[in-house]
Amino acid sequence: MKLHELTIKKANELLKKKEITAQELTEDILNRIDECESKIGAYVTIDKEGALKSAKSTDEKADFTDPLAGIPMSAKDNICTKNLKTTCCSRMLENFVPPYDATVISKLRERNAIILGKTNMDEFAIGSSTQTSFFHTTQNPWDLSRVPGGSSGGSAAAVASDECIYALGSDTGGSVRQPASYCGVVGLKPTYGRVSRFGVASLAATMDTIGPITKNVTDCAIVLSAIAGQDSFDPTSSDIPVDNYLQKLKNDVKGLKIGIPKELLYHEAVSKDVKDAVLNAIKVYEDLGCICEEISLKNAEYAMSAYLVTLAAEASSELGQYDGIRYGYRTSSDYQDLKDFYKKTRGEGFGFDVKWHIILGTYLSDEKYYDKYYLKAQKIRTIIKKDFDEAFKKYDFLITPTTPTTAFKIGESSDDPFKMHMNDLCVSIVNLAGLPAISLPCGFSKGLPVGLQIIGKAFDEAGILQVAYAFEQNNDYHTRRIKERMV
Ligand SMILES: NC(=O)C[C@H](N)C(=O)O
Repeated sequence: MKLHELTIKKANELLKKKEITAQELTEDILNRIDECESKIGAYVTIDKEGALKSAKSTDEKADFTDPLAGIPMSAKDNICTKNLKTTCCSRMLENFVPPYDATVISKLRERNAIILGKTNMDEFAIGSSTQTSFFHTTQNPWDLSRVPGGSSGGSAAAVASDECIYALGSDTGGSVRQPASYCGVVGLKPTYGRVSRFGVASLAATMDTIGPITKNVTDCAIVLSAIAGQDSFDPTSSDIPVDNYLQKLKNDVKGLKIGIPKELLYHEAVSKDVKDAVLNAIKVYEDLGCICEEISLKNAEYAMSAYLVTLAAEASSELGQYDGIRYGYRTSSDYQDLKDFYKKTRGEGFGFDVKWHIILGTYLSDEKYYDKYYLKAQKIRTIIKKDFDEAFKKYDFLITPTTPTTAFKIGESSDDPFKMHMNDLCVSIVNLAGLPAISLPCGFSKGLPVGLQIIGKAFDEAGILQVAYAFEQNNDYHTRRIKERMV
């Protein structure tokens, strides 16, 4: 096995036994990046020098008892990294270099993680294909004519092509799980408040979460353990103690009750191949001794509209800070007054999809329409949460497809933001409810990976990891990329 193909766990074993050094591992992955990037385009910034320097110092000081010491990783470009460009893949922040690290990054640095660079994303994390990046489109390693998903598409593509050992992404309406699904890797969206959001560019403050994208479930447990926990810099982070996720990974799921929301599995947007792969996964759980039953999330049909209204209204407010005065892009053309300056700066600095959401969100948040739209969306949100609460009285976990289809062709649906959101049909409903969910590979359709979503009770990340682990032990879907991808 080549070094870049290693998982966190395997690489750590070799580092501990001194069979490899962090420098050798980092150099090998940097070579892999050189080999892949012209075809994949997962990165927007590669910090060769910084990565090699921290690998060298890690070799000198670390004993590798920490599983993340010396492991090369990448972070989505909306996660602030001190002295390393963080652009949100927007012209608005094209040259922004943060003076501080996001909490998730400081936590990883404390463990001597090696930061390779920053990954491509949809501009300001709005989108599901990584095509709206100001810089370039990322290609799906399984089929270069297809999108990797989004908005954390660069992170998922980098993991799937072994251009890093693991990555971080953000998930406001599916942006970790959907690209993980399209790229055949594992992605976890934690419970809202489980992982600090400090230093991550906010998109929709009541739904934003940060999560790991990894090659398998064990690695996901390792990364989550490192980034979870309360943070005094993020008042919405929770003080509920962090579980020992790794210790709880067991193959035994006998007797667990799993609900299958029929409104999602049998939704007309879900393709036959995806449905069949999920039904097969359910069969695996039944064979493992789980009790699987179809259930109803009665108000699921309202979730997409409530999500979209919440996203647009909150994004329009968050993105108001980019006015060209304090930092970021400012127009170089002449302007008549302040209003004209804002208009030109924001008109030139933001791309189409971001402007589409800002205009929609500003309208929805207007005093005249607030009750009719934003408030109503929040009421729907409460009803949807209650539906989940009801389901979790009887069931331990819920299972759905992660996405209705496999990865689509580059260029498809890119002119219609609403159509694009339909990719997030099964995932954004989970952000409305604030619950944890994981996506892991559960099969293939015409050579492209299909993802299975497991949703858990609030703060039961340990549970969803365990259920995902049990499934993973029974197939080789998570390792097939090494033989079957195009690069
Ligand atoms: N960042 C996200 O999760 C956004 C989501 N993919 C959307 O476009 O709505």
